[in-house]
Amino acid sequence: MENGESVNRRRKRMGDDTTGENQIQARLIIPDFLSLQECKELEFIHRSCSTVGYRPNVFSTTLSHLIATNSPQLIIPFLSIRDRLKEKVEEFFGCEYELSVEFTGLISWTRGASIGWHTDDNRPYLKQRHFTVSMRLLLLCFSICSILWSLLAVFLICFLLLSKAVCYLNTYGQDFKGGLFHFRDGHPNTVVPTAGAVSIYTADDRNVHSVDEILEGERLTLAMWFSRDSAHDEDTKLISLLSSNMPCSSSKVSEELLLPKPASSNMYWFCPDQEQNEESGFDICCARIYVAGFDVYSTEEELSCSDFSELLQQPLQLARSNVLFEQEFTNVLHALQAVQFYLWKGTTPEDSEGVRKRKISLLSELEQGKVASMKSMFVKDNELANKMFRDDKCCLHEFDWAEFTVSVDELERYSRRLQKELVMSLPHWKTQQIIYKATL
Ligand SMILES: O=C(O)CCC(=O)C(=O)O
Ligand SMILES: [Fe+2]
Repeated sequence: MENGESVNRRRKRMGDDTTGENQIQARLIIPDFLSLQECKELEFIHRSCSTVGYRPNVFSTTLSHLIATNSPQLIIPFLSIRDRLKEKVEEFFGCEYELSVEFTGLISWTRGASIGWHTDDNRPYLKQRHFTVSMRLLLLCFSICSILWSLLAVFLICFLLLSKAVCYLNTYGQDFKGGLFHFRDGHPNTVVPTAGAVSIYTADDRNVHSVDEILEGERLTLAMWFSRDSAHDEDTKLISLLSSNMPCSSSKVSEELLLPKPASSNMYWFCPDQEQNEESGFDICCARIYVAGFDVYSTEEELSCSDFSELLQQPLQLARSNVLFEQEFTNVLHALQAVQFYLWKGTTPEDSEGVRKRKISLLSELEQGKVASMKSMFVKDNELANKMFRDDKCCLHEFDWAEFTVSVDELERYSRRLQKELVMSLPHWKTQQIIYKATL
């Protein structure tokens, strides 16, 4: 828990004192660091944009991926959280204004995902540096003993890669089962993920940790890495990506609504068994739409298996219980965003004033057949998709197309607001080479 220690003591605990009890205290757990609203907004972004992740049964959404898939405005909700977290980490470790954010990403773990005891200092570039320094040392004075070498390695880790912060965006027992976090040594021993709490810890062996297997549901976190080495600052890379993806001089960007563009289809294809990639598994965007009770309908005349992954890049409609919603979405990501926004926000009756009406119609038998064949194309294993993504809490309230219509319009307003903020912030970010929540 947070305490009133002085910065100097914290600094000592962080790097200068590597023995004794202090050695295992390089961690901080803060409950309620994020508001529930912030957690829900990041959940919306993840469920709308994630791709299959870096470990089995893990899904991720990085900021660079948001930019690359034409959704740069969705980095805006991360900014104030990122700023606050960085400040907290710097304050706790006594290194104000010294840290760079090396990575920001949303990461969800589903059924079957787990990780055994490990430390987080295994970044490939750090190994590279250790190796380079080690060769030089060997050439210069190869009689240096291994204890000195280990001390140097510890120093490099403390100096370059400082720490990780994990914000829990949903709650153990409520949103998922399993997935408890454990530190091997010291206190607290076990962290029970609760929406809004953050866990900050050094990346070295003072914080050997593990995560229990997820038994049910989707455990969602915001993970951030911090480093003292500005060569690995993600802001510089993100600003250059933003500049090439959306030149802020263009007035088009401020007028035209940015709509998501899917990345390559294999980034969305989840398969539990690598061997039978085509035959099992599912497209995660479609699966998230289906588990929310919607269907996907293609406006293409013929559904051909040869270009089946392209179908999802084309305009699509949503349906539900054999009722087709008139509006076309640009592609599957756009349709998914509309579904997830509706699940996040819901609507209140007064919202519906001034809403442009959209028609709904009953699906013909032929159209029902098309809906069914799309489902079998994109979700080979329906049971698995339900086990991975189904969230019963989302299906509790009664569905109403009028409410959905309100929500689709509201999504457009939300995206425009974020887009405006992005366009106004980008010149400041470019000048300062840092991404932050600008007061505009
Ligand atoms: O999600 C967590 O609580 C930590 C995950 C972790 O240890 C890792 O990805 O290295
Ligand atoms: Fe870890």
